Amino acid sequence: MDNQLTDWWPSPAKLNLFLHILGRNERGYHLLQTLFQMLDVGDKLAFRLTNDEKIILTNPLAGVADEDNLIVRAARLLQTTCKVTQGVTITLDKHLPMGGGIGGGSSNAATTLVALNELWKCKLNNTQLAELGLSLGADVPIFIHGETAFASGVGEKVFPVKIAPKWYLVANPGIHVSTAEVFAAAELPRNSSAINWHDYKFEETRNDCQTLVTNRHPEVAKLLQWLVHYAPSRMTGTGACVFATFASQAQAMEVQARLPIEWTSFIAKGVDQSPLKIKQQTVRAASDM
Ligand SMILES: C[C@](O)(CO)[C@H](O)COP(=O)(O)OP(=O)(O)OC[C@H]1O[C@@H](n2ccc(N)nc2=O)[C@H](O)[C@@H]1O
Ligand SMILES: Nc1ncnc2c1ncn2[C@@H]1O[C@H](COP(=O)(O)OP(=O)(O)OP(=O)(O)O)[C@@H](O)[C@H]1O
Repeated sequence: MDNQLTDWWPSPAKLNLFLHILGRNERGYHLLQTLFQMLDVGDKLAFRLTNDEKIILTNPLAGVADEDNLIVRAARLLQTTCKVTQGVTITLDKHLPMGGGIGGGSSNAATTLVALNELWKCKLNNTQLAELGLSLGADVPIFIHGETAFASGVGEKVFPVKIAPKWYLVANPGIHVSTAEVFAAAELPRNSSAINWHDYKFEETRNDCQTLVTNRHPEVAKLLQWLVHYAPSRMTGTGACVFATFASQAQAMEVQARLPIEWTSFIAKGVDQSPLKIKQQTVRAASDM
């Protein structure tokens, strides 16, 4: 008999508050320094365990074949690794723009791994889950650890940090920027000097992908020029989304109310621990009782 649908598992967004490119490794992957800021908003996923081995997504994403969807790939990877004989039917409540630099696909993969590890009783720890996740995407481990963190290497060396709480207006210029295309560009600067996390100041850092992306995509440049007039603003990841930083929710809402209707946006609070990490802790505490 099939089990019931579980409750919703959060799949939050992230911002890269800065992104410096220091060089490349022997496999051509970029060596970065970045500050991953976890946000309190994102997508949601629900899981219903089944007694066959099928992995089914009830609401496929437009333009993404199910076998390419990071949710299905994450579920299958865990099922194979842990020799799980059950299957699962997954429902996705999607809010985050795709290809926005806010980690939507990577976060969906991380939530799938964390949730099914509990529901299928695989008993992997977060380090093991993060190792599995890295084979799906560079940003998956950070969402599994679920903490605002300074990261280096190709993004896999993670050091949790606490930074002053801020509110962010995240705006979407309505275009999709390919991460692979940005990293393949000849004109991308790749020679930033390493900084010490303790010396971090927003205004002394940058996103090394921003000039390239704004040159290629005038929509991103236009949005940034508009936002920077109101608050310190920057592109996240390899784009296309842009964020503006505020001390309060009210200030963020005031600017959002003026945002021209051609751009969609959301407001989020920066958090030290992601909603996924809190959910995992809650579920584990309940199962220990
Ligand atoms: C730039 C960031 O968005 C920062 O958060 C991420 O590191 C990108 O992570 P992601 O979207 O999960 O990227 P992946 O799907 O792993 O990689 C997409 C492509 O980007 C390039 N890539 C990615 C990460 C990295 N550190 N160096 C790279 O050169 C590779 O060509 C890779 O084929
Ligand atoms: N569940 C998923 N959600 C979103 N995109 C997915 C998913 N599965 C596969 N993809 C593919 O991944 C691509 C990148 O989507 P994603 O939202 O992760 O980009 P991003 O926000 O730029 O990521 P990052 O910040 O990690 O670079 C999409 O264009 C889509 O083709």
